[in-house]
Amino acid sequence: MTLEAIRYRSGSLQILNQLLLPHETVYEDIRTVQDGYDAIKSMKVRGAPAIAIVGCLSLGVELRAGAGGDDPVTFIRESLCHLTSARPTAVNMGRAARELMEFSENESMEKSGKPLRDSVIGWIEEMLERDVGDNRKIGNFGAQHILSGVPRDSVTILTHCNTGSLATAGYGTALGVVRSLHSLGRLKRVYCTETRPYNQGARLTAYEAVAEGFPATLITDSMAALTMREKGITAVVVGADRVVANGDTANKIGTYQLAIAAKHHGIPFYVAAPSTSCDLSLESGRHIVIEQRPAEELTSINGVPVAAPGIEVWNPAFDVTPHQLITGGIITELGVFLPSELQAALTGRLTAL
Ligand SMILES: CSC[C@H]1O[C@H](OP(=O)(O)O)[C@H](O)[C@@H]1O
Repeated sequence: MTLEAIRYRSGSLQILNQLLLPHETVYEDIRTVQDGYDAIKSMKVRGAPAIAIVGCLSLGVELRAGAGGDDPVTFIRESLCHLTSARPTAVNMGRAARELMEFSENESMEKSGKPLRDSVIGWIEEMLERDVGDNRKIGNFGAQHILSGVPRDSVTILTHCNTGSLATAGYGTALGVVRSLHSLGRLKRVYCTETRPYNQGARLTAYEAVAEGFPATLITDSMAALTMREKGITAVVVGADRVVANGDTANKIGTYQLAIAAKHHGIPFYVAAPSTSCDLSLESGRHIVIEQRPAEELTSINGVPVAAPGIEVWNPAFDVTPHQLITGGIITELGVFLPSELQAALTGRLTAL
């Protein structure tokens, strides 16, 4: 049973409020672009692919209600710009916005034989379907690649943050690899880090793993290196918010130190991400904008203060892992590639073996 972060049925949109998980399962209506922006900004919905999907679907829902009057193109442009500003590090929303804006400006009644609104809504729904299919390919390519190194045994995976059904359109990226390994009967265990301060691991990945019956163990972020030394980790597999041209990858804070620990222990380190999470316009990770989140997300848990009042806080939501530490490869829906092969793979000049 994959959990539904997003419910989109006959034009109505609901999101699962992930701030309340795992204790409460509450779906909230998204009727406008502003509803979508607020849900993304507050992290009621999160995960690079899910952010793009909810952002675009919120535009579709408001368009279906007639928004934009006799100038829908302006409404579409302003809405996409607003939605992209909600969270700057993940590339998916910005990419979808650029592509949808280009489509909207080039589409016309003469071309499609139907109102622009209908064409745009159709484009958004096709994006949703494509994401669903791509995620499953990521899971399968990643599982095959990891198993190719251990032909008979089951494997033990360490993962970070949440990259499953609650972060995507369904199958997941890094957790999709875990899902594929489990479905093949080859997952010995997955260790998931709690992922402070939002606790995506403890609250979301653990929730998904229990719901799906994965053999899973929750660890604190500070236990990751010891777990690599003591627990026979076969591979570390994480998601991505933005993979740039040289393979440097922005992902949830704490990913960089996992990569360093994996290198020290000789454990292959994989990034699992759809091509829509890749940004070839940036040469290296030093150009990636890192979102800074509110201090309260670190100084309190569920509204209960856990830090000394008055302490200053640094709360970057992401860090950048240099491509040299991504030793297993970058798992995409096109195949698994070394960082140095990524540009050729994404521009169609290289296909997976
Ligand atoms: C497939 S989700 C990718 C990525 O998004 C998460 O960040 P957040 O929970 O802040 O949206 C995390 O970095 C995942 O790896």
